[in-house]
Amino acid sequence: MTSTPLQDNASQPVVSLRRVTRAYGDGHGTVVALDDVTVDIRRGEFTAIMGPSGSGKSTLMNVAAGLDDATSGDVVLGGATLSQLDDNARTTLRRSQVGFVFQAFNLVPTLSVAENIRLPFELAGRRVDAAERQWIDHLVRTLGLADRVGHRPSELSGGQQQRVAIARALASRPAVIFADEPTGNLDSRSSREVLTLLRTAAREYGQTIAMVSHDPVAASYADRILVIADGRLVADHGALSPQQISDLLIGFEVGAA
Ligand SMILES: Nc1ncnc2c1ncn2[C@@H]1O[C@H](COP(=O)(O)OP(=O)(O)OP(=O)(O)O)[C@@H](O)[C@H]1O
Repeated sequence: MTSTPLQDNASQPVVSLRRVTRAYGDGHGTVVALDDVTVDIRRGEFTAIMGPSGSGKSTLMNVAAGLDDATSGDVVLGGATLSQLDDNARTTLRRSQVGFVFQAFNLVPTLSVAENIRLPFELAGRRVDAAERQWIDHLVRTLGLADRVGHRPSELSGGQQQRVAIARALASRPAVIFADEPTGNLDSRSSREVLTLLRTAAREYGQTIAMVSHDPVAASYADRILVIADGRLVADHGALSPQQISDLLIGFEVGAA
């Protein structure tokens, strides 16, 4: 290969699943939550993962993030094959490479906004350097949190809490952010704000984001739409309108019923 390292890096997927199966239980009670899934999460893209309830979306996210083990197949995250790492190495890799945003915000109630945003650095056992402090200040201002940094999460609205969670996820510039129904607890205005932030993070900061969602409007903010049905990857599209996404999903809801 004659390509430069930069080109290699840019074209390399952040997360690769190769023939990944995840089965729960054994014998007659076995549930195959992921069934032979091969997919790349591409660098700098905002990818939505959709599908009917129970289709395997959260399992895909958990396996891709190294929170859960594949039963077979390989997951490569940030260049490392997860099955070859022990628990400690995997935790270290996850802390340096992955950010999470959850439906329930998952902020620490006893910490201030500023302390919550710095938490990933604390967990990784390192101090925030000058460049990171500037980046965090920029995020806090851009996300409209500047006058809230000393507040506790309970003193914020749901939309503000989710913005803190997004700032926390972006703060360490992880290779990928996994967002699981990040607008599930928000009203439509706060949802739009959060989705716009995620899209901006991908477009302006090159942040790779994979978002699990049921909501066609939420998924319409993404660059790419993956659909999982019955544990299988059944569709892989570029950006679509909410109506196009609804039409796409109806076919699989009927198929899954
Ligand atoms: N720990 C587990 N033990 C047993 N079965 C599980 C476990 N986790 C998930 N499953 C099963 O695997 C399948 C996929 O579940 P998963 O949570 O990934 O679906 P989902 O698409 O995220 O669903 P939803 O949209 O309802 O959150 C389901 O049948 C579920 O019951």
